[in-house]
Amino acid sequence: MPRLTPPAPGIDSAGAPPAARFSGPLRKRSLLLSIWPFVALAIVQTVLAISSLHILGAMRAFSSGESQWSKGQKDATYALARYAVSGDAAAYEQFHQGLHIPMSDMQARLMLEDRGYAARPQASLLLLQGHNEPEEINALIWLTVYFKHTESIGQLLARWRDSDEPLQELQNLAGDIYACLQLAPPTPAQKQSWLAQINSLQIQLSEAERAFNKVLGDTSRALNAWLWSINIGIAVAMLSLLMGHTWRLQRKTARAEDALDLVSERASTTLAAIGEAVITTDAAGHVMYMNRAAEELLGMSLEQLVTCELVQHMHAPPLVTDRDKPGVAPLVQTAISETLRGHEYPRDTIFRLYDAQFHLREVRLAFTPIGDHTGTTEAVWVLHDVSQEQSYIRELAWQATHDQLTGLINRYEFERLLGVLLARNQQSDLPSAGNAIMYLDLDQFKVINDTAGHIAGDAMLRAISAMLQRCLRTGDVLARVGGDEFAILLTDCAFGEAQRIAEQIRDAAQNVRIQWGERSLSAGISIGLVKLAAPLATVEEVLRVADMASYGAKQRGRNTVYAYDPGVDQEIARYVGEMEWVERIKAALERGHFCLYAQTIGALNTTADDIAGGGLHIEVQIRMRLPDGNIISPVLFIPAAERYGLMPMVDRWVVKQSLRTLAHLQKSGQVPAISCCAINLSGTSLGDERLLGFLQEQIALHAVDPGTLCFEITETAAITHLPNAIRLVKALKALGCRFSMDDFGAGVSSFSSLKNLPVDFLKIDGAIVADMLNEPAHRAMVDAINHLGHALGMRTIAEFASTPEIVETLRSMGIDYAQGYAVGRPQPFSHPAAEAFPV
Ligand SMILES: Nc1nc2c(ncn2[C@@H]2O[C@H](COP(=O)(O)OP(=O)(O)OP(=O)(O)O)[C@@H](O)[C@H]2O)c(=O)[nH]1
Repeated sequence: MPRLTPPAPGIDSAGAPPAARFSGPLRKRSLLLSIWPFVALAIVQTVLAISSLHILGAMRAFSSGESQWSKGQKDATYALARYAVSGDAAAYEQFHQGLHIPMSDMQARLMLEDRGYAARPQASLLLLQGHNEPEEINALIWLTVYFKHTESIGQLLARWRDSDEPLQELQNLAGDIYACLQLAPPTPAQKQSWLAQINSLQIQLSEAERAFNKVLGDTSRALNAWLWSINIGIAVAMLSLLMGHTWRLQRKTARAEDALDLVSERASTTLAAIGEAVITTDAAGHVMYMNRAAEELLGMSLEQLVTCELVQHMHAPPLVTDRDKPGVAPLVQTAISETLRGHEYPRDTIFRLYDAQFHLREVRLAFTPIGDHTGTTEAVWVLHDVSQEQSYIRELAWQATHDQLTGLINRYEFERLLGVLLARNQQSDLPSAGNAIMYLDLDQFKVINDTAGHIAGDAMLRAISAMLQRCLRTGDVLARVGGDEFAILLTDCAFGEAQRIAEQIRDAAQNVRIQWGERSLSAGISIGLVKLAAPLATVEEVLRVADMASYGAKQRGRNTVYAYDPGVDQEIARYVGEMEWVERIKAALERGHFCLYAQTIGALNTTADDIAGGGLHIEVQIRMRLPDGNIISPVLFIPAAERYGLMPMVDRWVVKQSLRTLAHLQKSGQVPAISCCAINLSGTSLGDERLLGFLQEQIALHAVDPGTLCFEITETAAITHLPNAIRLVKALKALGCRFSMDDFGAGVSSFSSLKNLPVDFLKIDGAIVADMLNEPAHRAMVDAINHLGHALGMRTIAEFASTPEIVETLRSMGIDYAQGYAVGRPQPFSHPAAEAFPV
């Protein structure tokens, strides 16, 4: 019989309980030990009975021999008396016949007394002639030979011996009478004398016989009494033994019963107390016992089920559900019937059970057969309810693969499914319309979060998720793969159709509106659509390209679909190239391959020069040094660093290295001294709440005069992280640091942002400055920004002042500073040792 789990404790590997482990020889030994006194007594009793019978038989032989002897002797005496009176030869003959009996007995006895058991053959013959019963002769001989020295038999033989002499004399007298009668007829006096002698001998013999009989009677009685007492003694001993033994047995049985009761009590209490449902059935599955947990699990009592076939009374599933289809957990009923028929289930199988209310329970089933040499007789089933555990496992599995907010699958699960699809595509030759992946990123979602709060943002994410589900076809896979990012796997979908779906989604996203207080919130969506085709082979490649495609959509102005067919389009390669920069940036940080350059910011009027204090005003710029010695412009790697979250690390490296170099130059007494050193801070760094602490710590560490420091921030970055930016600017300005608003004029250029951020310098975006001589509009913008800055008490700096003409024009316009090739090219700004930065 197969076993679903190891046998329960107390059941050996053969399924037999401990008691059954007593082997045959052991049991026989214990039986012998308990009955040997009875056997010994019975043997003694038997030997005694046989001996008693033998002795009594011998005594009877003596008694019947004596009567033959007495008759023979009396016949002989009577015949001799007749012969003495009549001289009748027949009487003489009768005398001899009669006397022959006691004489034979006497000779036999004499031989036995003399030679013992060796004389048995001759003695037997003589005793036969003495008319003894043939069956009793052996007993007679046995008693005479072996008991002659006992008092009773010794006396008996002595009394027998007393008759020897009168018998001999009787024989001699008979001889004398015969001789006289041969010579002459007897005289009356002679006859009288003979009769008197015969009478005297008769008297002697009778007395000897009487004495013999008395001893025989006494001996028989004594023997009887002795045998009685021996037998009674043995009977009493046997009875006592039996009683003692029975008493001991009863005590043992009582103790065993008590122990059994205790075990049974303990077992039933334990079974009642444990949470596992325990059911005992016979080999055919009829219920014999079940504990309380089993009653609760099945929703039926033992009384209802006892002797019934268990499986017929278990509840079947209420409906045919998905779980009843092949491949789902088997029903407990099925498992029980099949296990009894010899089927084996894997150890960890989870079975289904429907309780009395038809609620699904999931159980683990353990089966232990109980049997003897004839095979399995009973079976114990232990049902461990794992419903709760399974539901936790399912819940955890769900959580591990799903996004809590939208209920969609998460990035991990999406990647797994994508992997499965890619593997299937590689193995299958079946024609397919193709597959595509969509990467969707909400546009300016942060604005919703920042202006309406995270709860509104969550509501928007849920609304977008619902919209996406409506737009998809059956079988498409939708996942939330990041904060405001979704991904869709379109299987068996021609690329044209995928593009149509993407456009439809983009369109639908515009119509997703959530009412938040009085505001109606909406979000655009940028979609990167990628055809799953060669050379894209791995999950990583596909996701990277899909991400790039959505980045491409953003770059094209957001709220667009960027479709990429790897077999046809090339542009995405640019974005893929960015990824390579990520690795290089990390390596450069780790190995110290970054270096600093400084570009002079020249004062265009004396007021500005006064503010600079006659010292150098510079902007520190980062470069990457390649292993071949080439110096790489930040334009090439900063976009990648920004997109892939590396800017905080890059910024920190720049700050650390700049302060270290500045401190070094200040200590070395360099002339002219640096009066203002501008360091760029990116948008992501501005959003980092720990940046302020880092800057304060570095300024203190390098003992740099905070008044020589100027931090450059862009308008967009400042607006995106406004609260943090205001806190940072205020705290550092309190130390004496200054701030520049970088690239002003390139983005939204909100005048109100300038009011919120009390910066010291306004840097006019180089793109406007560079062609201001040819573009009157740009010149007007430069002019306007200059006036605005001055109106707000700021100094203005024009970037990209690449020619002396531009510099002169800027000076004539009243711009305070100029920065560009016409003022000064970037020069290495270095400490003797560039530092590596832990990534
Ligand atoms: N409400 C809410 N916001 C989230 C959640 N997860 C991430 N975010 C926010 O989503 C925003 C994602 O912003 P980004 O994708 O970087 O930028 P964006 O504002 O969408 O701008 P672009 O993507 O460049 O158009 C961040 O502000 C996150 O704080 C979330 O579960 N709920």
